[in-house]
Amino acid sequence: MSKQALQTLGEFIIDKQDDFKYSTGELSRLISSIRIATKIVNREVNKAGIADIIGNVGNMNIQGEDQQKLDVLANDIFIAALSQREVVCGIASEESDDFIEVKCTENAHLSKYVVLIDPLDGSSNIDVNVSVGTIFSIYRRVSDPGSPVELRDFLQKGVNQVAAGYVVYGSSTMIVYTTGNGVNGFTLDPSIGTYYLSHENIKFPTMGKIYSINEGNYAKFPQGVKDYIKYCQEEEGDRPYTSRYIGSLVSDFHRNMLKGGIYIYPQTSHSPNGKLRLLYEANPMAFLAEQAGGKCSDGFKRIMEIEPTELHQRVPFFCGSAAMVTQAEEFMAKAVSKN
Ligand SMILES: O=P(O)(O)OC[C@H]1O[C@](O)(COP(=O)(O)O)[C@@H](O)[C@@H]1O
Ligand SMILES: [Mg+2]
Ligand SMILES: [Mg+2]
Repeated sequence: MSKQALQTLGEFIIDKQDDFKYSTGELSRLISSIRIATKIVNREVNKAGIADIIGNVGNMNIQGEDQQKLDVLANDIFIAALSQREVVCGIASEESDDFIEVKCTENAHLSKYVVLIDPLDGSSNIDVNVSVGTIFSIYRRVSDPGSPVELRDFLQKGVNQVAAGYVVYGSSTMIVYTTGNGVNGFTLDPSIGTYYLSHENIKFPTMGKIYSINEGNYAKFPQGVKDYIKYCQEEEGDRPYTSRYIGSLVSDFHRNMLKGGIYIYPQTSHSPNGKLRLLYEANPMAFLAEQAGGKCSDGFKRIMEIEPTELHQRVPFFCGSAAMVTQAEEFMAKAVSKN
């Protein structure tokens, strides 16, 4: 299809505005501010090797991880973009210990949204030129507009999300998002800096042949996960499945959503809640997965039904093709019932 015929992200946002139950244009403005920020981050990621943004800044975030320079730069870029349109009253980020209140001027009553963000996902891949991403999750505040934003505005169940999405900064740059009416993907044409609708109404294949898990942690995995990995590797029927693990959640998820597959980051004997963060990694990916016909749980319970208690809490994560996640859950349940 010629580029002229392709819809731009800007046009799509406007066109779909009325599909959104609270549609007053504010969410459209919010998503537009994310669109702009992703282009700036994309520019930085593309020249990471030659610009002084490789390596860590020498301090740790609240999760005890070395902050990479690009983590901090991306965080600053998103916070600046989200704070300028008087629709966001608060931001929570992987790279900020506490939530940030966005001071609005005369239109404070308008600022109805909070945004939770993983500004740079796949940080361990930044300085080796492997695809990385950004993940975002958007809620309407529960506290009164015009009053200071509160922690409870962020600690909402995933089912309350009004929008979620991610960006892959890979061989091409794509933004993929949902506002609860299906999942659509847009590819950036870097020559003119415009996103075009390239993947309309994406659907997760119900079944796939790819499993994504860091098998280096095998010894520390729960028995159910060990049994499922063995099942994936058996020579039987359409198995063995193919093992693929990029080490950037967005990229592993994106591939599995397009081709069919499952991504698992389970609890381990060392980290009883796994590694991924509920509010700005698991919930947004779960919303997208379910909107695309996939499934997402902690091995037992639907991720989006989990009641959050802390900004940076972690959760075991089983996500992908619905039939594969159900199968993995059966292995988890069987292993637990044997104990
Ligand atoms: O190196 P590990 O333990 O397999 O973890 C890789 C996972 O951790 C993450 O890098 C965590 O995200 P951040 O890079 O945003 O901290 C995921 O993107 C990825 O899937
Ligand atoms: Mg991440
Ligand atoms: Mg990150």
